[in-house]
Amino acid sequence: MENFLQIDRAEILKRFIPIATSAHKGVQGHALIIGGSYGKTGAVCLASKACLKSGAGLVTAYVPKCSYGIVQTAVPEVMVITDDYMEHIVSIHFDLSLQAIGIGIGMGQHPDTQHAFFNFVKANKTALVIDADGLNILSRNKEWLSLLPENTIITPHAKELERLIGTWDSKEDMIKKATLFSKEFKLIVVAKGAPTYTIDKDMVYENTTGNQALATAGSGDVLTGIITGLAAQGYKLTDAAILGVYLHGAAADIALPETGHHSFIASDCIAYLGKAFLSLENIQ
Ligand SMILES: NC(=O)C1=CN([C@@H]2O[C@H](COP(=O)(O)OP(=O)(O)OC[C@H]3O[C@@H](n4cnc5c(N)ncnc54)[C@H](O)[C@@H]3O)[C@@H](O)[C@H]2O)[C@@H](O)CC1
Ligand SMILES: Nc1ncnc2c1ncn2[C@@H]1O[C@H](COP(=O)(O)OP(=O)(O)O)[C@@H](O)[C@H]1O
Ligand SMILES: [Mg+2]
Repeated sequence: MENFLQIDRAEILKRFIPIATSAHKGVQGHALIIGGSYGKTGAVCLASKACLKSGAGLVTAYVPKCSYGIVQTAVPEVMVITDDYMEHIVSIHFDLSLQAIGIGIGMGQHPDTQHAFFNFVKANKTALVIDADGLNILSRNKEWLSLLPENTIITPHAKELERLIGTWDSKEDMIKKATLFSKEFKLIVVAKGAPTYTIDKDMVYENTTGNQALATAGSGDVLTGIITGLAAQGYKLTDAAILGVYLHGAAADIALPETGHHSFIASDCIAYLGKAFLSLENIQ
């Protein structure tokens, strides 16, 4: 039987950790964002920037060669390392000390990328957030799910979730199936939608922020970056997911009087993240 908890500001304040006055970038966590392919480097730019804007001390992007100049130009604060191949990722190798990795956004599903993803998950022990094509690759290779570290966070939208767990006939049925899936593979499932449910075994956390302005390209990529950034800072992975979803929605709610529903874009979600954090800190 699932236990439900509505996540409002009071619940978030129980989990939110302000940054220490003595902090420096070396203690704020180093996150790696792996993704991108020809024509979809923007997803990595959005996720990497959101990751930094969530408080991670260092962010590196791992991208195919064609994405190098784009990420360096779009987000100069982010370090970039590249795959050997030009248009998509064919192998994933790096020598970094990391606290969290976000993988899958804009990555595509080329057979070579699937192979690289398999070798990566087989060897990886770092806290992991998987989105988009990382999830699509897992849907095609469900036997790889058992290779993921315990409490890996997956962030599917409805279509991606359906590819993983099959169809459902009601919200209750979706939650039941996602709960079974979370328990079977020991994963934290962020079932994105309106509202988003974070499902961690028998616990179901219903988010209370966000609005239809988020129905725009790249808003999920931003969420992946936020959650990865929080995980890199050492939040318990369930809390990173819950807090990330809340802040992502809060940024969209705070932006609304300025942008309206129509003109809000994913970059606005990143731009308003600061005000979302401030709404927790009571700093004017
Ligand atoms: N600027 C960029 O580089 C962008 C890259 N993106 C990347 O593009 C790739 C494809 O992602 P997509 O999500 O478009 O492809 P998908 O094929 O996974 O999902 C889109 C399909 O799912 C359907 N759908 C049904 N319910 C939905 C729901 N609740 N939310 C979202 N879609 C729902 C849509 O109608 C559409 O047919 C990913 O790698 C993603 O990261 C996108 O994030 C968009 C922005
Ligand atoms: N109508 C809505 N109300 C609230 N949140 C929404 C709405 N539509 C989309 N979102 C949110 O926007 C994000 C969309 O993610 P996703 O579909 O992966 O986008 P993309 O792949 O383009 O980055 C999710 O966090 C989802 O919950
Ligand atoms: Mg997405």
